[in-house]
Amino acid sequence: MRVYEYAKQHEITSKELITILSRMNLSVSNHMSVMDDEMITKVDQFFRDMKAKHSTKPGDQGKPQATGHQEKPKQAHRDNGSRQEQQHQRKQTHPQQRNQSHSRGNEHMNGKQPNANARKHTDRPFANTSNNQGKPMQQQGKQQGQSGQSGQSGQSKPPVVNQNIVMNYQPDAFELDDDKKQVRGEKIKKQKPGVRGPADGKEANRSGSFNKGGNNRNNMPKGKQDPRRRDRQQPTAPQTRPAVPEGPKKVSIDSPMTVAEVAKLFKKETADVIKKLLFLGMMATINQEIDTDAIELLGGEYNIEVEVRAPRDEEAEDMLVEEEDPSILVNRPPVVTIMGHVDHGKTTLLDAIRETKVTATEAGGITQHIGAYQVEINNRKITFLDTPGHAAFTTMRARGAQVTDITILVVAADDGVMPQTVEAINHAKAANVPIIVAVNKIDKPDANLDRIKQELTEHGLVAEEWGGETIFVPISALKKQGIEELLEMILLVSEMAELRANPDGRPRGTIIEAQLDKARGPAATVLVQNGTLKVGDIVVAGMTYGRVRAMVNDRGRRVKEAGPSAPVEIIGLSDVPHAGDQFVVYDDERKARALTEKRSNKLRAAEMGAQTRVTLDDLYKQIQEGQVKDLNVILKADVQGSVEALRGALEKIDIAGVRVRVIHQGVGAITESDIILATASNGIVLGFNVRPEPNAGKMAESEKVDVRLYRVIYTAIEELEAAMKGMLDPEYKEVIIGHAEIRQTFKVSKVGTIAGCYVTEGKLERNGDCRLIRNGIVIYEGKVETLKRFKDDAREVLTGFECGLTLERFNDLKEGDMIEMFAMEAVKAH
Ligand SMILES: Nc1nc2c(ncn2[C@@H]2O[C@H](COP(=O)(O)OP(=O)(O)OP(=O)(O)O)[C@@H](O)[C@H]2O)c(=O)[nH]1
Repeated sequence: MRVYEYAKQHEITSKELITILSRMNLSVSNHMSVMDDEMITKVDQFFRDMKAKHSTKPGDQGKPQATGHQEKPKQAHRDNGSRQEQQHQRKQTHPQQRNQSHSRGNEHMNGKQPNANARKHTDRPFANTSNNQGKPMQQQGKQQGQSGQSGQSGQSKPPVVNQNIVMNYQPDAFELDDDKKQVRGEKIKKQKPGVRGPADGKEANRSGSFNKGGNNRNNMPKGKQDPRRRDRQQPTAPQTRPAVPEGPKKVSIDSPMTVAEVAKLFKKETADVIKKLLFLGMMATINQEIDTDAIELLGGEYNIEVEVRAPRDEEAEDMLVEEEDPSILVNRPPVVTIMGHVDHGKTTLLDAIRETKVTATEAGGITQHIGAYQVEINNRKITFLDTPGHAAFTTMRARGAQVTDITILVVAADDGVMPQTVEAINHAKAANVPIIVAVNKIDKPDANLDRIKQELTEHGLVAEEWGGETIFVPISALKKQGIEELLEMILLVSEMAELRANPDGRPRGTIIEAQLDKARGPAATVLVQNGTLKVGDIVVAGMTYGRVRAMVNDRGRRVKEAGPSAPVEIIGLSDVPHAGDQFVVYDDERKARALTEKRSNKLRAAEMGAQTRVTLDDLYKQIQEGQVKDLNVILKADVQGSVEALRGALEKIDIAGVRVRVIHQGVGAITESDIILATASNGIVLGFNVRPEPNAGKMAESEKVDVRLYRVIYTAIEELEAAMKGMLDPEYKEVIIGHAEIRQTFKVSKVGTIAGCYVTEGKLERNGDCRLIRNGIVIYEGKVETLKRFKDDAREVLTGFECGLTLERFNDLKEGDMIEMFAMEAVKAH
């Protein structure tokens, strides 16, 4: 049994259980750790001992201060007995039945027991541990005794603060005040919808009896709740109209909450909360989620102390790759991606593998292009992602999915190492994925295997036969030579990597491809990474969910289930997920829907909120907060010399233990691929005398990747150092005003070269700052000297118009060059 399962069964948090375990010298690493029988027996015993101790000697725990409750210790005692029985039953029942019996138990006990809250407290034998973490158990016992709550057998949390809230806001506030109870309360309600109404009603009645029979909120009109409560709060103050109840002094939260929830917790009018948020500079709607920082700030406004507890992130728990018991793991096929330079033969190789290994074995089998396929060699399977190019690979990584186990780097033997080869190597290295080099086109007369080996040595890939660790396989994808050897090498590398999964675990994996099929609705190719996905399973993927209606494998066959590393196309999701989204199977459709809703809310909030990526502007803050350890940099420059010089200088920077790590470097314009790599590695892009390609610029903007462009190496170094020291001066920011294309040039003596331009974007301005860009490289930076429309001088020329211009002291203007007009704009200092 896993720690979290046991904890759940005993209604304590995993953290509490881990603390208990470590005190008993039964160390576990986290909530996913497996508890063996011996551990379970010991902890069971511990719990029994604790219970016995508390229930048999209530008097020792401190005399109850409250009078008129002489029955209580007895009650609690009796209650404990039934708890034990329940727990015992629970252990033997299915989780769902368990919940039912839990609810039934509540109803049943309600009849017997006047003090439902005593039940509520004792329902969770070690509730107090949450507030007393790190303190010895005995001490906790003492505290309980002192708190005067021993009427509930000393096991309840001493709700000195809670009491206010309990009284003012039964039962919800009580639950809100104690995060764990809230979670549990919700859970019980969610999992057992059928009993929700009556159970709630009873809950209210019970609360009522606790509050001497009156606080039944459910039966009262809103706004006129419980005058007695007011009396109790301010017994002497005469009141003429129902006042807004006084808010709590202190609240505990563990996660972001919607404005409405916060208002409820603080006991304020929602409109007032929204107003306060506005004063704090936050525009929020009633259902918008606000983060814990904002709630704390808000608390400050209302004089409410907000305690933020370590969040219990159920979603993260769900997405967490389970730490499986090694004995139940089985080998799984490797998942392979093919990368390499344009035209080096990636597609041909993918086809060659598929044709030799798939169609040959399947009678008349036509492979289905679902974005991935499996082949079998020596009775072992290999999964290939059928999306060549590193863009697909890094797009997935950028979404947090690591699906690739091995990368095949295709290098054409007649062409050698090219820019995209290097990019591919850097992408694979950044993802820590082993590389096998397939030297392709060896059938060509000018193929030179040794030259490739030599060239790749410079990029850290040294062939085994040269004393290195990289496997090189000479192949001809076209002639289908060397394919078997390549596949065998893949198996070899995968053996070393010990790729394992639990076919019986919770099914989870990654979306490889997805599209909207007119006839079938959203169709997604998924790679199962753990567990076995079955038709009928409820799947949550990114912001979408649904029940798997049908599954088709890579051979176009309908299948009922798919195990680890199997690619299948699934039908049944409510919407089209993104490639790279991770999926996980849920038992409960409502929970799945709730999760996707929560995610989309979160996304919306994130989109509206601050960017989370590394930027030079908040680098210092992120370093201080420990979010950035290494500053990942993608470096692009006009010439190789600058790349080297800049890299050398950058890597010498070491400020406050943070180092600059150049993860990719190259010559030429900043491309989309650079931006994707920056996204995947949370890095920034430095351009030295180069500009981003138009699409790359747009992508950087939408992905919020910080792209910094420099003309002088010294400035780049200085700015980076300043950013790392938190001394970056963010007073000015460059704003692009317009772009124009040079369509023609004329040489005029005395004047120089005049460029006939067409404004493609924004506008051009006379005397404005501009730069001349040729093939993504900045050739000139200066000012527009003259700007004319036909014969007349123009102050500015707008998009879609032609114009003639000259640049200040510069004549090397060529057709096809780009003029970029910019201005430095003052921005507010931080
Ligand atoms: N002679 C020879 N030609 C090959 C071989 N493999 C691929 N080619 C040829 O090289 C060209 C490019 O191959 P592709 O498979 O399209 O290359 P790619 O890497 O997928 O290219 P992109 O999809 O553009 O990135 C095609 O004309 C292939 O026929 C080979 O082993 N030998």
